[in-house]
Amino acid sequence: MKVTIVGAGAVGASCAEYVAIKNFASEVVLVDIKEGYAEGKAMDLMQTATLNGFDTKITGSTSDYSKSANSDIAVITSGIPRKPGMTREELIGINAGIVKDVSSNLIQHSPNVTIIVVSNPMDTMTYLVHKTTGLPKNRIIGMGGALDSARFKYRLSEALECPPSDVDGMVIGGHSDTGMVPLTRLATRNSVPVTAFLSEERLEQVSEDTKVGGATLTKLLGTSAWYAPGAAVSALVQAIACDQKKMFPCSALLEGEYGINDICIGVPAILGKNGLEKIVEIKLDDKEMAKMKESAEGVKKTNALLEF
Ligand SMILES: NC(=O)c1ccc[n+]([C@@H]2O[C@H](COP(=O)([O-])OP(=O)(O)OC[C@H]3O[C@@H](n4cnc5c(N)ncnc54)[C@H](O)[C@@H]3O)[C@@H](O)[C@H]2O)c1
Ligand SMILES: O=C(O)C[C@H](O)C(=O)O
Repeated sequence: MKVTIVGAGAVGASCAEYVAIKNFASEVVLVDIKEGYAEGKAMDLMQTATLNGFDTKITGSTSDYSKSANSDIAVITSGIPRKPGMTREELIGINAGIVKDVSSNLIQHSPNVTIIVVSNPMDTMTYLVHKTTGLPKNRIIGMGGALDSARFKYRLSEALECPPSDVDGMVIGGHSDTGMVPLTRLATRNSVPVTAFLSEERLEQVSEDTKVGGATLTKLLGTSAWYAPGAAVSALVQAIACDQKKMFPCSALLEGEYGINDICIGVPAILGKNGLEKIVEIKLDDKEMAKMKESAEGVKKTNALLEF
């Protein structure tokens, strides 16, 4: 199993580290445009192999995509992160060109690859990869909902004063400060709805904290987060590489599901060896559906800024 990660920055390197530590991939190739940077990150990570007990071979390359040839999975984390006060959507001007270029290079050398898109604004960048590569829709997956759901569970565990492992929950919709739809109605603590423990006001606070999860960290760190994003991407990579058939909210190209057409947005999906194997249509109540539709309108507006 060969995994290429384009963008050896904060998220790319974190993802490479988690993939290696989980020890399911034979090879991870890091690619970056900055001279020597991917090679340096790869060497540094390889020097943790005997300490962390993994056999994954990590190599780096400066813009030489022949090193990525015949990758099974590729992750796109190349592009600029936001600074405090910015929205993800403001990154489109620079990141669209980068993502277009990178996805074309990737498929030239790995025509059968499954691509996981991370660069922001992620839902729009995922749509752009569809338009650029023409790959089948099961082989292009946007990562946002897995991270947003992890943050939702963190906030729920904080409110419930319980360990995060007690909590289950999911965030669908667009990966943006206003577009996320945390499904509080369906969230549980060991099968008991969280609504049994928390007031409507407290749950509203959990939702709002979840939606601005990325912005909160960006303000604290001066740039956007990387540990949880890297872990979330590695979980998707593992689900595909190990044919786990696990369900994650992922940004998928919708063709009528949830009454939405021709955009990529976060919906529950089953991931396995064929990439995004199935979109799961859960029954949303009227309020949730209205939020999903509003979120889709936001993604559409950002997509309209793309030039093909
Ligand atoms: N979808 C999500 O949930 C999520 C989570 C975190 C970050 N992000 C996004 O991921 C992206 C990367 O974030 P980061 O913190 O790792 O940034 P970073 O600046 O640390 O790393 C980005 C890397 O991309 C490289 N790069 C730029 N142009 C390139 C090109 N044409 N080819 C190859 N490499 C190129 C840069 O040299 C840099 O090393 C940002 O757009 C950020 O907003 C998304
Ligand atoms: O917040 C960001 O800009 C990065 C990423 O999308 C995140 O949610 O951490």
